[in-house]
Amino acid sequence: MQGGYGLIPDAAMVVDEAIRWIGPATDLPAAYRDLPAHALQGRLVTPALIDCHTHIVFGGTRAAEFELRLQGASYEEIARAGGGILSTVTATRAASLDELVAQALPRLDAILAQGAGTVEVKSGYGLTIEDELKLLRGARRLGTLRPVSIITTHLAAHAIPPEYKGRADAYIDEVAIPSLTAAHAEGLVDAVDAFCEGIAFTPSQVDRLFRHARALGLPVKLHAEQLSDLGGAALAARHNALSADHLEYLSPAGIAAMAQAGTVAVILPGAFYTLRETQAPPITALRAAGVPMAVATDCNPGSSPMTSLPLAMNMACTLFRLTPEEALMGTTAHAARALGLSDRGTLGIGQRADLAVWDAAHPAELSYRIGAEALHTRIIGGRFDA
Ligand SMILES: O=C(O)CC[C@@H]1NC(=O)NC1=O
Ligand SMILES: [Fe+3]
Repeated sequence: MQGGYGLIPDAAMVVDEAIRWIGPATDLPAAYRDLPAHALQGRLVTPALIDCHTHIVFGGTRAAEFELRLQGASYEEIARAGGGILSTVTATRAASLDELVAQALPRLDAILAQGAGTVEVKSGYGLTIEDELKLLRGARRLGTLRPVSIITTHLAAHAIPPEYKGRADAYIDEVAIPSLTAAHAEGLVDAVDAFCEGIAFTPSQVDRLFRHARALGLPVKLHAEQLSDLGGAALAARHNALSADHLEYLSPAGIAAMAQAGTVAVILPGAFYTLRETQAPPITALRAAGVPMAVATDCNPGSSPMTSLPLAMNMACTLFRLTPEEALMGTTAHAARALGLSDRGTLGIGQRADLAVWDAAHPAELSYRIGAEALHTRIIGGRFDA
């Protein structure tokens, strides 16, 4: 599959770790004709999917909170009462690195089983220097245990822990920034994120953290305009952010700033659906402004306990009116861009040979079928997934 839906019927590909040739099988150059071949029986082949926004390393579960919300408590009420993210923080602090990795592996395996070859993993449930390092070490270890590329994101600025209640500035100075410095020194950080929201951090607190990240040479991304408009997307764009994520309450000024900066809009329908949000991200305006849109699971225990990118694609189409082609671009080429990766996400020559082979007759099926198990096999770095 080339470009948007640039489908190539009866195609052949030549790969080692990268894609070396792609085109109609009848045009296969003679030099390649004696290579060992794998017949895919005419199945659809796309780039392996990329989940550009997950929180899969955490302890505990939030099933009880799910029941509270069904009885009418709002996400914000639960958070302000010390539940929500902070209840996961308690369980995460109590868990060892080995326990966190063991608990994250089934979530990673579920995402891979639905066609992913690259997964971004955020910290953000430790909220102390040592516990944030523990989460990022766990994320890095996941990449050694499965055929997957793990991209790590420091998200200490996810919530204000009880010991810093009412002292968010001190938390940024005493935990978020020092943990970032230490994690960077240990090679644990690929990008830096924050939650810019009334129940989390202000734009000025995020700005201080982002200035530190940029001084370390790290790219940034931001949970922005999820529950209200604090101007987070425009702040992210001012820092040339890779992406701004959620964006339900994104303003025209935020859209213009993102378009100008080339910041990707990461659309997270799982959180919108779980929180029964009513304000959809401004997809039509993002499309008109030429802002690239990515789609991700936002897999996390509170607002998006989901591990299926195809389901996220279906939700993005059904709830937000993305086209199936936009949804597939959103979990391949645009997701790669949201992670600052240029070596994957398309079937171009020289791209990583990270491929997904589907039991599907047309790419639109990947968004159309709700919760289908459509993956036939993954090919990661040119090797068939065992
Ligand atoms: O509820 C959680 O555990 C995380 C929620 C998640 N984090 C964030 O910044 N926004 C979200 O929806
Ligand atoms: Fe998130």
